[in-house]
Amino acid sequence: RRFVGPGVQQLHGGGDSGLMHGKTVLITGANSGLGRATAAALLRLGARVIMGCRDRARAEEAAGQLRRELRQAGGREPGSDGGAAGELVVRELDLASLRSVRAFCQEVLQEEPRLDVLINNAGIFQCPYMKTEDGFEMQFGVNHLGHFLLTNLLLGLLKNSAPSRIVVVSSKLYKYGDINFEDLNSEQSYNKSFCYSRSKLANILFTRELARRLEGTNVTVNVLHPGIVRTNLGRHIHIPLLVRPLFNLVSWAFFKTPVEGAQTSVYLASSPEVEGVSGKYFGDCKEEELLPKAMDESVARKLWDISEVMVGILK
Ligand SMILES: NC(=O)C1=CN([C@@H]2O[C@H](COP(=O)(O)OP(=O)(O)OC[C@H]3O[C@@H](n4cnc5c(N)ncnc54)[C@H](OP(=O)(O)O)[C@@H]3O)[C@@H](O)[C@H]2O)C=CC1
Ligand SMILES: CC1=C(/C=C/C(C)=C/C=C/C(C)=C/C=O)C(C)(C)CCC1
Repeated sequence: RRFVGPGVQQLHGGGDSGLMHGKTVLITGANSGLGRATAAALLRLGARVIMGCRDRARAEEAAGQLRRELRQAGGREPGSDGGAAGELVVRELDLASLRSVRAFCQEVLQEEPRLDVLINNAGIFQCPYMKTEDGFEMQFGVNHLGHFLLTNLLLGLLKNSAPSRIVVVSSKLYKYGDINFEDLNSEQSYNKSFCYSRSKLANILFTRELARRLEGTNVTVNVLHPGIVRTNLGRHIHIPLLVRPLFNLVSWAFFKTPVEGAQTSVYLASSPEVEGVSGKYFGDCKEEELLPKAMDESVARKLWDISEVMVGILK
């Protein structure tokens, strides 16, 4: 793959440097991996990027690097045009805490006059059994519920900024998940692979139900899988020290780089080609088919209703 794949210069985010000028983009988990690469590409396209990150120090370090890279690439100095082009802002957001999500949204709603794109990118993969601050199974809590509350609290601002877009990062591994409503917190049994897949299936069902609710608002929402990408996502996977070099070599040869993996996120966030497109699933910047379980409208509605109760936004 490494030797026959497309060159980075052909990929999205390397083209029209003014495409996102005047637009504000919020990316969760923007300090690492795909989120960081997405932030870099959208910055180069002229966007003002808000990095929603749980660890301020890690986020400031990534922001510093991104600013240096932007200057080296000959991009605008942050804010040098007197406006917001190419500007990077760090804000604290821990998706494993509903209190943090609420505080983050309050800050955004107070300080940001507009929000053109929300990218629900942050994620946690196959961690040991853990619960969020509010008692949710960690992968379901962060990957689905935290983003569910975040999106709902920011919907008004997105609607006021329309045409606007929501981009959700899921995974092909959704195929191995199911929404087992009787044990959403995995208190009866915990299987870390199943729970990751369940959370990624929830991302897709959420996208489709939200697209239905947003019809006629000029706010679109689409979901994607990035492929297999060499990032920090595998931090909870224990690979014995002896085989680590082999795994590193294999991942270097066959996994996508974060820049390559971020292309579909950048495409859905910025391309005129997908203007008005909503409720669709993408891979490699192309629409893909979903399994029937990801298109089940009654499961999507039930998941929405239960998620509202779980995060406490039931009106
Ligand atoms: N890499 C891959 O092959 C694939 C990735 N994906 C998806 O891509 C997305 C990005 O992952 P990727 O870049 O690979 O992985 P990384 O681990 O590199 O990045 C994940 C980001 O999510 C953040 N995050 C984790 N937990 C929280 C939390 N509680 N609150 C706020 N932020 C949090 C991390 O913050 P911190 O750095 O502080 O831990 C980090 O910034 C995920 O949704 C993942 O499921 C899907 C398919 C394949
Ligand atoms: C384990 C591991 C790695 C990465 C693993 C990754 C990136 C896993 C991807 C998971 C997927 C495909 C999730 C799908 O949703 C590294 C960092 C290469 C180095 C060595 C150990």
